[in-house]
Amino acid sequence: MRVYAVKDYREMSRKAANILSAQIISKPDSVLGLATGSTPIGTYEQLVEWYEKGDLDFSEVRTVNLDEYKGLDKENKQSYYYFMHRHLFDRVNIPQEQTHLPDGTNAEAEKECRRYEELMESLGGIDIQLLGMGHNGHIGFNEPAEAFAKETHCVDLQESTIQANKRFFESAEEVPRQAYTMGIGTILRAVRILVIVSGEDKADIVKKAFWGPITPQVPASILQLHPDVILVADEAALSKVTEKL
Ligand SMILES: N[C@@H]1[C@@H](O)[C@H](O)[C@@H](COP(=O)(O)O)O[C@@H]1O
Repeated sequence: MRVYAVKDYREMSRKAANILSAQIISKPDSVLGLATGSTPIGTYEQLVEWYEKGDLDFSEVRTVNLDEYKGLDKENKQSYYYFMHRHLFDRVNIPQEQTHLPDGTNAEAEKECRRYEELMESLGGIDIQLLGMGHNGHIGFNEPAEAFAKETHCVDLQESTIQANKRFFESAEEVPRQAYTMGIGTILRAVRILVIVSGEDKADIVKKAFWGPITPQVPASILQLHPDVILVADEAALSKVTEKL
């Protein structure tokens, strides 16, 4: 694992955007695995800025997102579909048909998860997967569990995740209780994985996930086994790591 220890959120965002840009420039039709949450917003902003300056071209890029709330339609402002369009897709020259997310409106979980896995396979797999991390070590919506889930599946969100994400909704009651998410196996198949973490509130989980034992109780800890992981984290997020970086 390569670790970039950066000063703050802004530097984390620039570094991550640099890594994604290098990927797009070296392979214009890259398949980018994308993430939502507050952590990647600055990264997307930076990519948009470079696109506007004429330094980046998204016309051949394909994207697949990690997850989507089950039951939210595309017009719902809390859907990850809406988030991605607002922060990235509507602001760069990526053709809409080259962007993909699980379909939260498909009530048939098994069918939807199979469709999404087949879709990723038909794209030839993910070149680089961008990941944020939840406070309990979840990646995508892979919550702490007894075992690592392999493929895209439907999950029941944990109370702590509902509480953490309620800030985007009117109230905790409005946060969907289920979501579709790529599995840990799906994520690990990406050629390269780029994890971004910022803030003191993530310091404990960063230490556990990347320097602690590998366990499905800390889903992100499995990333220690991937051959090409880049962790970009700011000083606050790395403040509990005692190992030499
Ligand atoms: N499904 C998303 C995750 O993909 C994300 O990594 C996590 C952390 O979010 P934040 O970056 O806002 O801390 O939140 C959500 O649960």
